[in-house]
Amino acid sequence: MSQTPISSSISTISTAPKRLVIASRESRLAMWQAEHVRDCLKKLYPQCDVQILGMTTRGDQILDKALSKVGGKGLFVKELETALEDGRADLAVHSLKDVPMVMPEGFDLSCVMAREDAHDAFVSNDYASLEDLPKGAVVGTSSLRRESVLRSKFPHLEIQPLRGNLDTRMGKLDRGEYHAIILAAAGLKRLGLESRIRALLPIDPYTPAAGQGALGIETLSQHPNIKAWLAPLNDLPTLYAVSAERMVSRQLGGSCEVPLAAYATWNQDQMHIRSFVASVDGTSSCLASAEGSVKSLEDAEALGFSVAQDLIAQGAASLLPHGLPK
Ligand SMILES: NCc1[nH]cc(CCC(=O)O)c1CC(=O)O
Repeated sequence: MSQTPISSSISTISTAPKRLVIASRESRLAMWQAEHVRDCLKKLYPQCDVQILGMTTRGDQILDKALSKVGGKGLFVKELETALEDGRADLAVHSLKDVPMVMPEGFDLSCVMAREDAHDAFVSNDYASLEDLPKGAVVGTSSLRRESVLRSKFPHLEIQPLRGNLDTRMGKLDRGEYHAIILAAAGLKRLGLESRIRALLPIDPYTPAAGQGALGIETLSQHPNIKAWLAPLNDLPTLYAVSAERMVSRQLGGSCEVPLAAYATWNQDQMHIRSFVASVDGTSSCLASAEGSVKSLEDAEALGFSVAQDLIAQGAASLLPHGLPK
């Protein structure tokens, strides 16, 4: 994995950090991610005391309701932002997929770390693949994006909501509440559950959500040194890819209320990006992809922007519950 600094223009750091506090949700996946960042920071700054501040967010408390009804994925990050504001923590680690496309005033996405497997995964105790599922089989997912593709490809399956953290979701599968479930491969791999994956779903048509599999580190915009300290943890290919994906999503007002997928790869200055917007029932969709030379963050965002314009030209706005963002 290459760990390339985000920018060589960052001024030299006069002092290494003495103490850093990482704010994290308390789910096993969030803690794994925070510990991963802590280990990377300890390697970079052996003298630094790196602590993790575990927090229960409102998003974790209201998993029984449709999150979109009570404020969306942002609920997973707000408490962590309060800890940054109060100075109780210096950085917050998030699954980038859960980070709002527009950062709130005063906060920055200061670091994007190397991406884990971005695929969605098929998990089942009885079936090897989606194709093997019989008519009426119950498939669990709470992602409208996954639901939309499943309904269009397999109208004979029954899609049911599936909420809770990863262990909760696996428990529901193992208790027989579902014949199969769809989850991000990244989370399963991080928690040592890779052996439960029966099949990785191909990017076409199961395009991941913007940022899926990547870790983002959020900080106060005004923190004096944190960006320079985190710079060595940035992964340039991931940063370019997710910046393009997030640009598509931002232009379309992406939220968990709309089936929206965006996935990009970047290597040797070439970026490929694919995105769709669809109806939840899977009957209509707009799909766009683009390929181009990308040599900077601006290039990456420009390619994402062009894909968003392509989708809008195809009529994507009619698939968005609130139309295009102002
Ligand atoms: N929406 C919840 C969420 N946020 C991040 C991950 C998994 C890890 C990742 O994508 O980085 C998951 C679970 C899932 O989608 O199955």
